[in-house]
Amino acid sequence: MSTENTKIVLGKNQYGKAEVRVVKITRDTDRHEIEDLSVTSQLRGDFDAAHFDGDNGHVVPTDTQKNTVYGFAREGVGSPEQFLLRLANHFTSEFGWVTGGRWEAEQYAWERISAPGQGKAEGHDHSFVRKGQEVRNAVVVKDGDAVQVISGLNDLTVLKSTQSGFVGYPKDRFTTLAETTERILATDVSARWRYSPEAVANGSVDFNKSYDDVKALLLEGFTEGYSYALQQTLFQMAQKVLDAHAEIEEIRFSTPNKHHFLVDLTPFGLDNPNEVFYAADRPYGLIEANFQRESISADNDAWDGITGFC
Ligand SMILES: O=c1[nH]c(=O)c2[nH]c(=O)[nH]c2[nH]1
Repeated sequence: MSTENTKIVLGKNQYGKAEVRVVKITRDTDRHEIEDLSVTSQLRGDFDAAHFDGDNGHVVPTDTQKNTVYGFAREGVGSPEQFLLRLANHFTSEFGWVTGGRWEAEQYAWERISAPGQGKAEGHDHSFVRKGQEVRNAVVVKDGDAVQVISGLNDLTVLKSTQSGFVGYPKDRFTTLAETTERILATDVSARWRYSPEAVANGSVDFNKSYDDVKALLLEGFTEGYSYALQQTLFQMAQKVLDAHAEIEEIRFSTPNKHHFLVDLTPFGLDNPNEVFYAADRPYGLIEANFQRESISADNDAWDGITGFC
């Protein structure tokens, strides 16, 4: 039996940080701009020593690659193509043994929430909705003559880039969260609303029109005013819907609080006046609340079988 190790050469290899979620808010004026990307950076070059000898002298840490993404975002993204070209040029010029690499980005499109009620027909200054996201749903439950209709939507992704804070909560020895009066508030709204059986029975509900209107009111409720907590914003959204739609008896929400953490750019000699954020995907806050007219009972069994709400 031979004691010689089999001779192995290193084939193709590359390494880096995948799916760096970066949100850049440009806030030079009151009319904010948002750029939202997931960036992957991978370097190619001479990394033989890292694999064969455990010598990391050439290994630009994946953590540094991530930080570079955040640092570069401070200057703005422009187009994803331009942003990736900047990264490619940077790594290959900064580190002689990095001969190339692969950089990839996904960009998520947002549009301004139209807010005609606030005199902003051209769209809100700092409230956005992710394009083409939500899925509409409906449930009908018939029991003898009684017919119930519950309509809803999932994944209506919205974001306020200012006018949100979270203060005044109890503190104990496990509390590390700093109070803030300026944060990003973002969520994927899941909502379901139940129509009054009478309105359903007399045929007075135009479900398409009602859906469009409820969605618009949810968005309007989200944009309006200052948010003290997602809980309070949900109440505001419910109030709008129940004020405007007598045919709706109750509405339920399940909403992740999608945390956006300000990236500390000071180690790179950069300031960060609330512009560059790390969009964490988990864990997330999960805020759920049901609102109903005072006059109706809270447990209608039309909800049986609808999961994902409390
Ligand atoms: O809007 C919020 N509601 C909370 O209940 C909560 N908890 C937390 O840590 N951050 C937030 N934000």
